[in-house]
Amino acid sequence: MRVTLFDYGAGNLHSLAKALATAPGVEVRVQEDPIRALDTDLLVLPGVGAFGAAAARLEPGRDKMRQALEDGLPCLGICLGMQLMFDTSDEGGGWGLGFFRGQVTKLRSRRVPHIGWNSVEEDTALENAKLGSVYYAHSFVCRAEEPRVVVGWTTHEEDRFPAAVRRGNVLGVQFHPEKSSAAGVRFVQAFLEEVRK
Ligand SMILES: NC(=O)CC[C@H](N)C(=O)O
Repeated sequence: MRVTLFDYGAGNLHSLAKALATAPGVEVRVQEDPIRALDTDLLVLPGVGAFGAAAARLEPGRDKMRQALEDGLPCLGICLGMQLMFDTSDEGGGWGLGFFRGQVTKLRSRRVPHIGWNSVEEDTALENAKLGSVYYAHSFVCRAEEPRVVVGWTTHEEDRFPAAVRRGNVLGVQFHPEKSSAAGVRFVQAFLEEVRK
């Protein structure tokens, strides 16, 4: 199974590649070209970085990538990668894929960024596994316009936001599986099994 990390100059690709490679039969590649990154069995949009800069790197292939997801290409978006699946962000402007309708806005809490372990409520992200406690490191959150795409919620102080969104085989998560120890490895392996051809 070919798994391609779209490298938009952000992201801790090494630890994410390691987590993905824990699944059997997975070949992990890194690709800076957003169109060439689509020649894969699973596209991964990694986390860590600012929306505006990442959106600029996405721009040349944004429409083709959005269409590929609409056509069924499995895709996992992590933190910033999840945010790029939405329309726009207050963090630096630019346009995301618009695969999920909604805006990315700043956390409404005293302590920002939200850093550390937290639980996921109403967790239906995966078919046969639960997320449990996972690791977060972010200041912005996705305000999904369509509640039915939200497959998990997390609360930080008074702000309750989507921990995960899903439509078909496109899954975005606000947490970092690659920083979530055994829970993260379990999540990655379970999702790969769901989308494996
Ligand atoms: N870790 C990340 O990917 C952070 C994404 C984004 N810059 C935020 O603060 O929410």
